[in-house]
Amino acid sequence: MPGARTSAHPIFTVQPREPLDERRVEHLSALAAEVRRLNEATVHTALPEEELTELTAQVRALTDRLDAARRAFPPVSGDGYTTPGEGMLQQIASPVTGELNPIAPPCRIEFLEDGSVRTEFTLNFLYEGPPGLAHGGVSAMVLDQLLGLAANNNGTPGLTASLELRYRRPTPLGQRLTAEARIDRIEGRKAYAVGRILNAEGKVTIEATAMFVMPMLG
Ligand SMILES: CCCCCCCC/C=C\CCCCCCCC(=O)SCCNC(=O)CCNC(=O)[C@H](O)C(C)(C)COP(=O)(O)OP(=O)(O)OC[C@H]1O[C@@H](n2cnc3c(N)ncnc32)[C@H](O)[C@@H]1OP(=O)(O)O
Repeated sequence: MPGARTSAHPIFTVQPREPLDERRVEHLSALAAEVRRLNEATVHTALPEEELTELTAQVRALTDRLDAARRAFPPVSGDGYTTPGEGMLQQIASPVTGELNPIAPPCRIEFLEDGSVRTEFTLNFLYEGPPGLAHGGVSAMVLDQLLGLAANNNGTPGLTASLELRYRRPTPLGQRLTAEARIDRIEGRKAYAVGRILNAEGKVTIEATAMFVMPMLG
């Protein structure tokens, strides 16, 4: 693959990822933003069935066009997975933070000077669990990612070995949520992180703790 680059970690050597320049990321992000709108409109639409049939054919045609030039793996940007801190913004196809991934809210991450990470985001009805409320698994995904980024930002990246959540209050849809995470402690290969989600009033809805371990690969 021309220009393909892999990170230092062996797992990525079998999956070469194309690094994209800023301009291309912008174009693909604009496309993903429209697909995100499409996803939501699909759930909410009350159009009559004849129109839905016509629109289905149009969407199929668009997808066929995009798929005509298909990459084997999603691309990365810049240094992809390898760079702590800012570099992690480059995981552009992540289901949580990826600007290029239409299923990502997306959560835009701030890397703070004290090493913690933070994001402000809103969940719409695509992420509904109980009526009007965020799906607990979606909140778990956001927290897993955020705590993982805190571990990575600390220079101790790893896979999630455990993730524990305490759902204290319902997490609402359609209002600004804040999530934050930081490293609590390191024990050998284990990085322990803590985090939480807060509602628009600043009340904690979910508390999370997680442990990340970098796998020993040959
Ligand atoms: C492969 C490439 C990695 C790249 C690094 C990532 C870059 C990060 C960049 C950007 C982050 C973005 C954010 C991402 C966020 C999302 C993350 C996910 O979704 S991860 C997917 C879900 N998680 C899995 O699929 C893990 C599956 N499990 C495993 O692969 C293994 O079990 C693993 C690696 C966790 C540990 O396996 P072992 O063989 O390397 O090591 P052992 O010896 O079993 O454990 C090491 C120590 O940890 C303890 N340990 C392991 N699992 C534990 C657990 N569940 N609870 C408590 N302790 C546990 C053990 O007791 C041991 O402790 P003692 O050294 O003896 O003190």
